[in-house]
Amino acid sequence: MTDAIKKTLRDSAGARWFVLILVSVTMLIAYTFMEVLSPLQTLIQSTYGWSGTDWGLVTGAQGYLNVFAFMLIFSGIVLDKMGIKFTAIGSGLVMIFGAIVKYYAFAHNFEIGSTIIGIDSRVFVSATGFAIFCVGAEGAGITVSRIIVKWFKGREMALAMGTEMALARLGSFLALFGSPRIADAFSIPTAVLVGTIALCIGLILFIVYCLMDVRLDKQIEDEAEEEEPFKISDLGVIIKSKGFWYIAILCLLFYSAVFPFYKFSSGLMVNKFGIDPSTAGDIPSILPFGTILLTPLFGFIYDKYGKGASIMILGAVLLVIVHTIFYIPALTATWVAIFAVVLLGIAFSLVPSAMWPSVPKIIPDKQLGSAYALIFYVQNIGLMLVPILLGVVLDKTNPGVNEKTESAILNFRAEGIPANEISAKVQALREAGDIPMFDYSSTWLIFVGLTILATVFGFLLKAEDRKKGYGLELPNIEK
Ligand SMILES: N[C@@H](Cc1c[nH]cn1)C(=O)NCC(=O)O
Repeated sequence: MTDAIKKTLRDSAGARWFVLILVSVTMLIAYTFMEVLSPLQTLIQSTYGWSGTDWGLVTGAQGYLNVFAFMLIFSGIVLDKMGIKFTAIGSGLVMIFGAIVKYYAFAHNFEIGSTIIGIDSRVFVSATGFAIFCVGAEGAGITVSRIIVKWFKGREMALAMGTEMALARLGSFLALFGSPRIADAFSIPTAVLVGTIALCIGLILFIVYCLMDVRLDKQIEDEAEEEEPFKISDLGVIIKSKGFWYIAILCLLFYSAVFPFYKFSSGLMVNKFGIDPSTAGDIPSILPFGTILLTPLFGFIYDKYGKGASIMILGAVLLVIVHTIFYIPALTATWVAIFAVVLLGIAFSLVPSAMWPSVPKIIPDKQLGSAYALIFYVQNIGLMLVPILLGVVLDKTNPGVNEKTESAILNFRAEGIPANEISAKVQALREAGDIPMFDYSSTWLIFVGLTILATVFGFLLKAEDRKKGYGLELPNIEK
């Protein structure tokens, strides 16, 4: 061993944090695109005549390929077999391809009434684009976690992960706040196009990262391989752990009550709280914004004082309160909506800040990569099914509303009203009471049920922790 310890690129704090910013900004852009349509629910329904079921089919598309085609598991295998550079650029390209398909869905003039396998053509193409995009987005997410481990292991890893998550949340905020404004000033396809162009910038950032990765790889050529490759046999070890299932199901239930909230909240704001569709994303946008500071703060509290399982239970209980407030039909004041979203922001900071660092306490290091891939897989089942269920229930509990909206749209089209003016005219009919508002109360009971179940699984996890001694209630930083 020579006296001089060989310095590598990742030993430089500047290089490390530069890498983190590169990949985190790409994730910020991916999260922006993930929610680009979310605040446009009412605008899209009154422009294209989509039903709640159509909306659920498109917003739930995130899981079609990831779950049914096992693409999420496949992405994990590709990452291990082909490496970070291949997967980063590959997932960037897949995201852009999916985004282009989604843009085409809104920019193309589909013939009125045209269908593909019985589904409205625009709904079908849009769902296909989103399903493809989400394969890339989840692949990018797994790759970025691996990149952070590669550059930050043994250094400021938790802070780096927290920073990456905070920037991703900023992306959701930008979409919820910015997308309706772009759609209002230009058009719905323009909002999707802006997101697509941003994804191209994200790909360039990934490419710049790869150049840094090449340099680092040359410097650490002779170092032992640190990464744990994904192995199918690992799944056997993981699925035998009760603690794993409790945390995976808690993840499914909790995230199913949050990410689909993004997709259905703008409709709730318009129909229950009387917010204008052009600013329907503003109140929900408080949610990701609040989490930017709170997630690292709660992470710090968990690191120092422990109580991981209790933090998750507290977050789940808060979520029950939030969705019950949204459910109660008599509560329609704007301040109530703001208050509930702020509470939701606190819950959405509590649970992830304790959930993700708890996984390594349940699953041994060797199977950790596979465990995260499997948890995201389980999570995607919920993110796929819940929006579809919400959309179907919304339609079933509001008979006649879609039909009235659709016939008004057809009349306006027949009168030669341009597509970008139809939505405002439909909205005027709704405000005049000629088209009824949607009643979201029964639909919201689904969220209430999910959060009650999440709380139950939080308690089951805590009991299992007591039995098995995972140490979920102990601090992460050893004194
Ligand atoms: N599955 C990932 C990425 C994601 C974001 N929206 C839908 N999927 C995930 O949930 N990451 C953790 C987080 O808290 O964002």
